[in-house]
Amino acid sequence: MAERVLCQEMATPGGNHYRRPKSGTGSPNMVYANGGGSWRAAPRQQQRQQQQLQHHHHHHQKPTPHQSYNSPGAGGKGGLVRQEEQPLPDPTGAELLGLPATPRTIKQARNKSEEAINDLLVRIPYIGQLFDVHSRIGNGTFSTVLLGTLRRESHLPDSLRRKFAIKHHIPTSHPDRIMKELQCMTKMGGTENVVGIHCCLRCDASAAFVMPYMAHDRFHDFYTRMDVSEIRLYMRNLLVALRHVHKFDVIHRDVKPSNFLYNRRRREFLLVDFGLAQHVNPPVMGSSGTVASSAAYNNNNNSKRPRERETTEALQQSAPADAGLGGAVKRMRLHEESSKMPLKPVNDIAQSELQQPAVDGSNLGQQQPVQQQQQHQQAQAQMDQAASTASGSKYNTNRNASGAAANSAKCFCFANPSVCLNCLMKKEVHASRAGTPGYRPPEVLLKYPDQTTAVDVWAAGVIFLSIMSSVYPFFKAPNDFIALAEIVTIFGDQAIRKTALALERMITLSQRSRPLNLRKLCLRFRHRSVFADAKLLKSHESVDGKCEVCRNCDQYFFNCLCEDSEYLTEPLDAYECFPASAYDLLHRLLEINPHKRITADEALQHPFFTAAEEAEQAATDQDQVANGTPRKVRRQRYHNHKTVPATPEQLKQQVALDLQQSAINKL
Ligand SMILES: Nc1ncnc2c1ncn2[C@@H]1O[C@H](COP(=O)(O)OP(=O)(O)OP(=O)(O)O)[C@@H](O)[C@H]1O
Repeated sequence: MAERVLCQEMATPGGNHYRRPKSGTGSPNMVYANGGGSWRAAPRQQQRQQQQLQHHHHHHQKPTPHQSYNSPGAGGKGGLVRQEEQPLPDPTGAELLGLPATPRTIKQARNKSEEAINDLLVRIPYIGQLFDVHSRIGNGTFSTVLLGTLRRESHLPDSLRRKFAIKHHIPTSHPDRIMKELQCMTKMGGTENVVGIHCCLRCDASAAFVMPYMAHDRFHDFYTRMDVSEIRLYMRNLLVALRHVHKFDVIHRDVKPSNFLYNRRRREFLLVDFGLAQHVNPPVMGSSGTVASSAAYNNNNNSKRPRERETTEALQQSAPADAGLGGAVKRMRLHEESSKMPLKPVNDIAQSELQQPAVDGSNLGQQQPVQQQQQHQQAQAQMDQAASTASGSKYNTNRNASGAAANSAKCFCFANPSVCLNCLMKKEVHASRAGTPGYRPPEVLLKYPDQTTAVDVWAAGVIFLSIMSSVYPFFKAPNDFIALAEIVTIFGDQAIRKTALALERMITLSQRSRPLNLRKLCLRFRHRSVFADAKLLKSHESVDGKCEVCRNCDQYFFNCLCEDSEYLTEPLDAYECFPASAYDLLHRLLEINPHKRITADEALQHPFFTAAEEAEQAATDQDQVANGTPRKVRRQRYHNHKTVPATPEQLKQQVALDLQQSAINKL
């Protein structure tokens, strides 16, 4: 069963939520909570962003000498590290209400930074002999990243001292994991926007990577501010990094804004964090001598990390007292918890299958509480997985001979309270789900085992979608099933069904849902203050104060987002700010079927990039010949031309022409 999760409310910039429809019955399976949270949350994030910006400006105006080195954390802001580079703690309620940060907040951040520095220097004392460690610059699930400068350069002025990002791995990180990350960086890093490594220092169970430091801006601070040419630059550089990584048959697996650093002023980019990286199609263990080399890339523990991440969050909420211990206790508990967590016995799933009145979801027409629906959906999805394993070799892609023999054996599970012997002999399907929620592609959510570099391309598409729609994070589901439901809501059930079939996975959806139009979605969300305006609603209300709602997208009819809308909707053309090729690229990056998804290399040849390059080139050529209109003005004209509003038909035609033109140019 796929729950419909597109948010029904769109918030106004002032933070007032768009009013729920007064009339028109939404889908009975509609989920208002969580599923649409990310979309709804955007204005609050903007508000928060403004707060932080004010905060930044405040500090910009009052830099104190040496503060950047000596006052780490939110308060430390001097010439060396810009405020954006020192992530502030999440704003408090007071900050959200527009009140200045209390000294306690700054003190807390400083304490955390100091704790992180001490922890590093105690665990790896040699670091202290080589480096001055100034502040904490990043904090991830498996590491703390600190800013360091060489001691032997301490006599130099700040501006001449080289800066390093020192990534201190948590001591409980598996050595294989650290080794794998290290190998990725040494083999691929240092070029094409991919982070390199200077050295790795280890002392007992602790390890730290010393990497070149790159000052960067926070995604929150720029994703709504970029114009088309900057978006193009950003996406191009992201794809350049991915193309490079993918050349090595490596999937990064954790592509997200916080792992793709961007320095706006210097126009520099850096892809970091290979902690989840994985080699595509690792050879079967024990079959050849190549195993050892590729095993270094192959993260066997991959599937643990996201679960651990979720557990971390839960622990952070449940045990705030641990916060003062620098996370060490928390992390240890984390490992205890995860090792104790039992797997759900397949019998339970079979039981729950028996308890379901109808497997095809035909009984789900009546209204159910949201939570019940979610549980039902999860149970059904689990059932589907059990069924997929039980129903034979089709869904089991294990490749060894005995596995194959077991896979072809007949299954006797049906209507029995236990799993049959043949199924017990089958090998489990291992499909990694490593990655950050919100960036997992359909193939990961469908638990497809043969994942490829297309995983990263989807994540790049999600970033592009966030930028184009001004909604970050775009997807924010509490679990993989809701995540899949979010994708179904946007791309329609047919696309997912087809892909599931192509990937030999089974998915059961209780209802149909038509795809939404990505252009409408981006422009509507981008200009939400306009389309969520109460006056606009008023103008469309009937005399009795009611307004029809589209049953597919659950938006008021005049804001319908459906690809094939039957309503006369508010015109969007006046708000168009992207060329047609941008939407086309977005579609290709977010292709549901991983086998059809564009590659990073192909994406770089897309007209969204090439047409602009050609136009630039043409402008340069003309500059050399003519001395009439200045180049800047002409470039502006080009951009204006590219943003002329067009109908969907025109958009398609334009993309086709762009593609044709670039093919001709290549000849
Ligand atoms: N070379 C670098 N230069 C500057 N900042 C960096 C660098 N590498 C990492 N950082 C900062 O540290 C943060 C965390 O780094 P990284 O993603 O490698 O750690 P992690 O523990 O794997 O994090 P996560 O679990 O969030 O993925 C980054 O988001 C970035 O802000």
